[in-house]
Amino acid sequence: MSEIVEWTPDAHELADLELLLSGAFEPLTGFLGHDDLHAVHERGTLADGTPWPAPVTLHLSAEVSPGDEVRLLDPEGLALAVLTVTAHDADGLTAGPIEALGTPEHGPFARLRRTPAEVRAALGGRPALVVTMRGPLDDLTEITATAKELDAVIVLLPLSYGEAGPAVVRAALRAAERLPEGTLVVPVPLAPREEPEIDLELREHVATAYGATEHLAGPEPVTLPGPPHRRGLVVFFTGLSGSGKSTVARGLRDALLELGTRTVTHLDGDVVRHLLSKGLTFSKADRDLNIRRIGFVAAEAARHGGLAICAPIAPYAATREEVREMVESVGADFLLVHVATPLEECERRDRKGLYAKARAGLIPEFTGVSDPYEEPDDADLVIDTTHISIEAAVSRVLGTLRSGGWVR
Ligand SMILES: Nc1ncnc2c1ncn2[C@@H]1O[C@H](COP(=O)(O)OS(=O)(=O)O)[C@@H](OP(=O)(O)O)[C@H]1O
Ligand SMILES: Nc1ncnc2c1ncn2[C@@H]1O[C@H](COP(=O)(O)OP(=O)(O)O)[C@@H](O)[C@H]1O
Repeated sequence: MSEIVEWTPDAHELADLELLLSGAFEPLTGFLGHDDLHAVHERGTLADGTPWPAPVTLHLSAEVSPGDEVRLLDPEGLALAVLTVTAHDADGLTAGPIEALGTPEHGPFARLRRTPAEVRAALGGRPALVVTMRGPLDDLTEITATAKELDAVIVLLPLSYGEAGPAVVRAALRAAERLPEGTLVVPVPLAPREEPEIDLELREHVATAYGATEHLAGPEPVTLPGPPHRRGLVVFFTGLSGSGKSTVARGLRDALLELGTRTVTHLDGDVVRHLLSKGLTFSKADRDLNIRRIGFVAAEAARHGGLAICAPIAPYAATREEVREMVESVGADFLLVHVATPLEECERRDRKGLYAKARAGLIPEFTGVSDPYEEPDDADLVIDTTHISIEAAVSRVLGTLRSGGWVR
């Protein structure tokens, strides 16, 4: 008997899954494989010639073979669908039809969701003007005039994927108040595609599934990031043990608290290892997990405009990069400070006697001695604390925050 494989797709894949299940991506019935993808790229059709503009794919790193069934879970562990694998490639691309297991109810505004079939039934054969939107509709005259001309019901589809999702749904609800009675608002979690023409074509397909006689694409949102002193910021110190990360991080925290212009979340390395990451070792996998947890909490603080200070060793470049992406994906800024005090100086300080123990072979996998430290090549600030005072080190970081406008 083959065991049941479970897999949690990423946010983009889950959004596509929801549209596959709801019928918004009809005629697609599952995730695409290499042949279909090739045809989509080359000709804008599936391999059998059916018009289809964009890749809808799933990457799965588990070992599966054609015929296997994979239960697809949401991040909370709820099984959403079963995928029957028809192809699985070395790069993880996994194709096959899917079947729903339950109605997905996650995400804000779940009560507003309607499947395309439900919307078409509500239209009852009347013409529909479908408006897909990723930002506010400032001018409703074109929509009102077109709907009148077609004698059509207006259906607003706020494309609710991602950080701006809730705001675009609110914008649609507000616009509906100023549009004729009977205007429908249905959030659709369609993730944007990189190329604007492909994105537009995919929106056309989704609008058609929702019964569009005509489709209007709303204007692209103008995203003006707030001023830096109101944006979230993560100041992330990295460096060897004893390089001065905790000392400078504490000094920065105190200086910011004295100024009092920003809220500060301090994720002290020791506190993290005693609470958030209690029980983790110093293996590569556990260090990575530790850094991801720190990144997750810091990004949550920064999401709401907070300033978070973190000071772990964070020896791996790829994991630091993941944290940068996590933070930037919530609309906050990320500042990497490399405390580049050389190993000899850290070892000379040896405040906790750990280097001596590591040299004696009593601590295996000690960073800089028997475990790697990948020097950053993307640091926003580099500080060697060998010959400078603690105050001078703190002022350099504070100076960077002031000159970047993050602190006033
Ligand atoms: N094997 C090994 N390697 C490195 N460091 C070790 C090790 N074992 C214990 N310690 C102590 O743990 C502190 C580093 O923890 P971090 O959470 O910052 O490390 S990591 O980012 O997860 O790699 C580090 O503290 P700092 O000196 O504040 O950096 C060490 O005191
Ligand atoms: N300019 C400086 N900045 C930071 N620490 C310094 C500096 N000069 C000397 N030190 C000393 O170096 C040690 C750094 O330890 P710590 O801050 O715990 O490092 P880490 O958190 O990187 O392991 C402390 O004893 C600190 O007093």
